[in-house]
Amino acid sequence: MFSRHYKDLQPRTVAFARLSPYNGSIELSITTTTMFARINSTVARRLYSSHSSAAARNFTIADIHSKYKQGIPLTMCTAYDYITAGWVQQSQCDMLLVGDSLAMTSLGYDSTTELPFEEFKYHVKSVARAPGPSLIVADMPFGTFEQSHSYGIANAIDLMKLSSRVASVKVEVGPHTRDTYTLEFVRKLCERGIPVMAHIGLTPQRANALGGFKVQGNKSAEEIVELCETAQMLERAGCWASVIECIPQRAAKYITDHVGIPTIGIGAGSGTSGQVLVIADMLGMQEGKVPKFVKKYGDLGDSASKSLRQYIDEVESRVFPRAPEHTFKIKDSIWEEFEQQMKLRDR
Ligand SMILES: Nc1nc(=O)c2c([nH]1)NC[C@@H]1CN(c3ccc(C(=O)N[C@@H](CCC(=O)O)C(=O)O)cc3)CN21
Ligand SMILES: CC(C)C(=O)C(=O)O
Repeated sequence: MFSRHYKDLQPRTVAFARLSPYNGSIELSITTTTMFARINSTVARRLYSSHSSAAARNFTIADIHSKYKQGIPLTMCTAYDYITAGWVQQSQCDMLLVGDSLAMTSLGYDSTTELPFEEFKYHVKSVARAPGPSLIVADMPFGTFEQSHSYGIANAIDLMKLSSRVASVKVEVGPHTRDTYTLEFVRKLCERGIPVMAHIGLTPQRANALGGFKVQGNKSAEEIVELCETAQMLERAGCWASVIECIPQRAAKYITDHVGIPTIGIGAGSGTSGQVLVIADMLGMQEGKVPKFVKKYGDLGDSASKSLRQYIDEVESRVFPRAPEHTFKIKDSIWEEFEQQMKLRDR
């Protein structure tokens, strides 16, 4: 479910559209915000009740393309486990990315390049177990495709086989003048029917080569030409979408206008076909700085710390647990019998 406020409508009126999980059509309607909340929860219940989940179906690449062709912004968010994936799925985000940023946000590694493939796969499986309509995309982590195309193809197949719900892999691709290897790899995956979402611009797996997490495509006209050509070559190679990370807004809009597949921006402004954010950043799950392009929609980390502090205080001051709400009872007659038995034993 996604909603947008329109300035020309009443303040409390919302126009919203959703991809129907039943027939792939776009449902558009106008309602008040209170009604919106009610409909939203009804739809969520219908989709996520464990008894009726068979009725729902997952968004497909065709659904995403149909929304893209209608010019409706696409939404993607990362998730790293069953809990976070459940949140993303319940919000009916179009796409859910199991990104290798998992390494830094959830597993405490200093970079995404350290992440072992086995650890990544374990997380993909837990994400895929969360029910809901969002289309699941799994990253190809560093080291899973660089040594040879055949090794990379085998690993992409491995990812797709983790769950029938993994619908696509994502591959970070360097500028085409220097990275013919990955462009060719992507082509081979597409030829084999493995859907590929490309990722260009700031590609964190190449952060060392790029000199850190730096904006791309802002140094020279040639750099933008190269990014644009790379995006077009990836489309020709068969990619169904491209993530564009950390490039100037004007460059991202230009690329979006000159390719025929959706662009999903992160730090690329509003001219892309859609947006992606890292869930830990946008929900404020962790302390510390977030990248400039992030908008924090929540403060979960803060709220968690406060709750834990209160729990500790209440245990130490014997406020928690309290009878009767947190405790279980036993019949007086059973208890008396127990005490009798113990007395006999003590003799
Ligand atoms: N939590 C998190 N969020 C992310 O978006 C994210 C990760 N982790 N890990 C993998 C990559 C790294 N990303 C990042 C991280 C920081 C900037 C950033 O703030 N860049 C600034 C400062 C660069 C500098 O200090 O020179 C820039 O202006 O480019 C960009 C992308 C995006 N990805
Ligand atoms: C930031 C997104 C696009 C990503 O690649 C990741 O989460 O790994």
